[in-house]
Amino acid sequence: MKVSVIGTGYVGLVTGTCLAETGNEVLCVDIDEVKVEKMQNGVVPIYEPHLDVLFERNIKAKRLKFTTSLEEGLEHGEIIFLALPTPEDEDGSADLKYILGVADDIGKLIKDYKVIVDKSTVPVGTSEKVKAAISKNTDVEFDVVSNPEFLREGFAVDDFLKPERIVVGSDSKKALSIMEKLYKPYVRSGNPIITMDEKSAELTKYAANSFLATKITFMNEIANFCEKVGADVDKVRIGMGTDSRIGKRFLFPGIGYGGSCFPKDVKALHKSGKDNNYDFKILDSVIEVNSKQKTILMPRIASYFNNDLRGKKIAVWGLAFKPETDDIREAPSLYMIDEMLKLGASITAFDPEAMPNVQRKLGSKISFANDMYSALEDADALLICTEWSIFRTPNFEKMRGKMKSSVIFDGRNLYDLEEINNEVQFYSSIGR
Ligand SMILES: NC(=O)c1ccc[n+]([C@@H]2O[C@H](COP(=O)([O-])OP(=O)(O)OC[C@H]3O[C@@H](n4cnc5c(N)ncnc54)[C@H](O)[C@@H]3O)[C@@H](O)[C@H]2O)c1
Ligand SMILES: O=c1ccn([C@@H]2O[C@H](COP(=O)(O)OP(=O)(O)O[C@H]3O[C@H](CO)[C@@H](O)[C@H](O)[C@H]3O)[C@@H](O)[C@H]2O)c(=O)[nH]1
Repeated sequence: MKVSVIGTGYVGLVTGTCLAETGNEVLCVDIDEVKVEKMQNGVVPIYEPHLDVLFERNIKAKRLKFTTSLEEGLEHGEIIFLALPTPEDEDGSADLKYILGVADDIGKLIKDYKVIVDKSTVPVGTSEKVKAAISKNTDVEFDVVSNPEFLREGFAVDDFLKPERIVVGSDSKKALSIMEKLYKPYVRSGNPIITMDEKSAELTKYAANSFLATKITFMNEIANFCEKVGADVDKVRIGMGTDSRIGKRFLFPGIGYGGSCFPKDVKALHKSGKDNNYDFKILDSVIEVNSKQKTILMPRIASYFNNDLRGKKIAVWGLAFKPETDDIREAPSLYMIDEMLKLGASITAFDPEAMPNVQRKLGSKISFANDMYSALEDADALLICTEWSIFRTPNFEKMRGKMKSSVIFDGRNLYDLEEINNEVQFYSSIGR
């Protein structure tokens, strides 16, 4: 099938590449000329495991192409995916200016029937707005489909190629059957394509993300309570997670959830509630607890150094908001670095993939190391913000040899308590 994808960020590029992988002819459109030129030259602009192999293969086969022209995109695809940003607006709502701006242009450019598929995360009622924005400029027939994306960064390719479910919301039988044909190769194992109305599809996405964010937040509160009463959250986590009704996943406490989705999506659902005279009390708490959670290690670091970090060198392991990505949107590491700099610390960081993005943001405010051990050179303490696998079993002897003092503040509970206490002079983690 002929498909166009408008917006080639984490979602759009994975969508375009993975759709090409099953034989579709895909044209990706982005307004970022530098990015498009990079992609035309065969460079993947983001770090996402396994994406490079598929990207290269499909470009070679001429099934995957890139342009800055929306007009070309509209001409090429019978299915037009919108994978555009929906960032947090000042009042917490999702800013729809990218989606509605492109919808407006589509109305001016559309010449024959298209299925316009919204893959971005949007509030209930957005499909209606997209339809209105398109039809105000045209009489050509089209359908709008809500097809929220559930991929996780770091596992995006696998999540797209082997989805647990695909949600498609539309009131058009024609559009639904086109979507089912497109997605059939991805659900051969029997996982469902769940069809529903557009509004329910739009809400499914926010409900799923908010539920997962709530699960993490609940666990963060249990972790904080564990510290008050001398319990160990790791033991509690395993004790409760083995109940299949609760499940083992998304129960890991830490220094708060981040990323480009949970923070903004929870706030957007909360704001949608307000706009519709519904007070999402649970989401109020989730937002509040999460913003406190990211501050939880800071007083401990400050108090360890008597509230004065001047002349202290802090090493930071992990900058990305989670492992296996270079994405630093709403990464807890950025908050921590900012606070430590305010107290006068000098910081040397290491992250396997996210350092260029942080360097672009922070410039020379901090230093970057070539590997995890070099970051520890003369450090007074180590702060762990992201649970990259390579940090899990370090050579502690080597660490002690590099650091001025073997002090670790661990925001991700990477180490076994009994073992680590024999290895370092001070260790502080979450809820243990
Ligand atoms: N990142 C994720 O893991 C993820 C997962 C599921 C859903 N989502 C949702 O998908 C949407 C996109 O997220 P993302 O992380 O891929 O965003 P992103 O910021 O990584 O990418 C968006 C892309 O759109 C491009 N763009 C902006 N305006 C444009 C225009 N007028 N025409 C063409 N291109 C334009 C930008 O240049 C950028 O390349 C959001 O609604 C997000 O909430 C994201
Ligand atoms: O037990 C856990 C699991 C996750 N996190 C944190 O939660 C955030 C989000 O993690 P994750 O969900 O793995 O990453 P994302 O790539 O942001 O994916 C979420 O957001 C996407 C965008 O909407 C959705 O498509 C995915 O289904 C949804 O999992 C990160 O800061 C993690 O550190 C925890 O603190 N504890």
